[in-house]
Amino acid sequence: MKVDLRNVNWRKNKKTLLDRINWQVKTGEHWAILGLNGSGKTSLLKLITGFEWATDGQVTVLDQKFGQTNIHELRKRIGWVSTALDERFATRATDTVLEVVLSGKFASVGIYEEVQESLIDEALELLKQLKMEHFAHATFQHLSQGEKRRTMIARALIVKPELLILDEPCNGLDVYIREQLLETIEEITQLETAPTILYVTHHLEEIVPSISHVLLLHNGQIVAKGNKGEMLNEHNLSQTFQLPVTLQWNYDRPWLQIKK
Ligand SMILES: Nc1ncnc2c1ncn2[C@@H]1O[C@H](COP(=O)(O)OP(=O)(O)OP(=O)(O)O)[C@@H](O)[C@H]1O
Repeated sequence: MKVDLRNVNWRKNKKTLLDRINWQVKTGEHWAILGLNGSGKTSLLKLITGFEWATDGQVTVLDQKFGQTNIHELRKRIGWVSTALDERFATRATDTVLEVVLSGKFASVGIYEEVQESLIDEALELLKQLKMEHFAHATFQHLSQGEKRRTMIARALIVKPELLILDEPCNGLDVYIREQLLETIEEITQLETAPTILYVTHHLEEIVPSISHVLLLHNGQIVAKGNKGEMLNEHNLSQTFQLPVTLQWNYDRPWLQIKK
């Protein structure tokens, strides 16, 4: 089991941010997490990565029971790519793409340590997989948003994480670059060392075919969870987004329309 949340509540300042969450993610599954602004998506990710602590209930991630495990060690097995993190990600003005990718291994930006040749080869191979090999020696800060996003995914993958959290990875990308990134995410799921993906989004159509399951949240509660084919229906989505919606499947991807 990759993620196992049992009766998890998280209250803060007298507010219930997550309410009776029961959620299991098994090996081989990839999940999308959907919900309106403030529905609890980021809160859930913070609990899973141990940056916040559940008020009650049991959190188990990668078979490590929280309260009985070293969270710092566990975090090395989890990759987290977030747009918010992207913006706060302070590189030295001169850091190259390759250096940023390698820094994933050292949990800090800037390579001050001697890096093994084999690790550089691994980083270059990852950049190739992400179609970024031509940028390896380019300055990270000069990249476009889409290129930065790819670099950050390569940075997360360098530790061969077992769990990869992609928090709104397509935010701010134009439709062409977005589709390229989605294709890359599909490719990542095919890798021999593919991590389990938790994909947070506001946009239903980003649920690519290899994402098998969905978790729908509203007001800190689960509206629906499970196989996407069963759970993505107009009833559940209208409840999640608080609007009457219609759903269409095109090319194996779900598309949402607002009912007028
Ligand atoms: N540390 C905190 N203390 C108090 N309230 C918090 C805290 N963190 C989050 N919240 C509140 O909890 C609710 C859920 O927030 P969360 O960030 O999990 O939502 P989200 O689904 O990720 O939203 P978005 O799509 O806007 O990123 C919000 O109302 C938010 O204001």
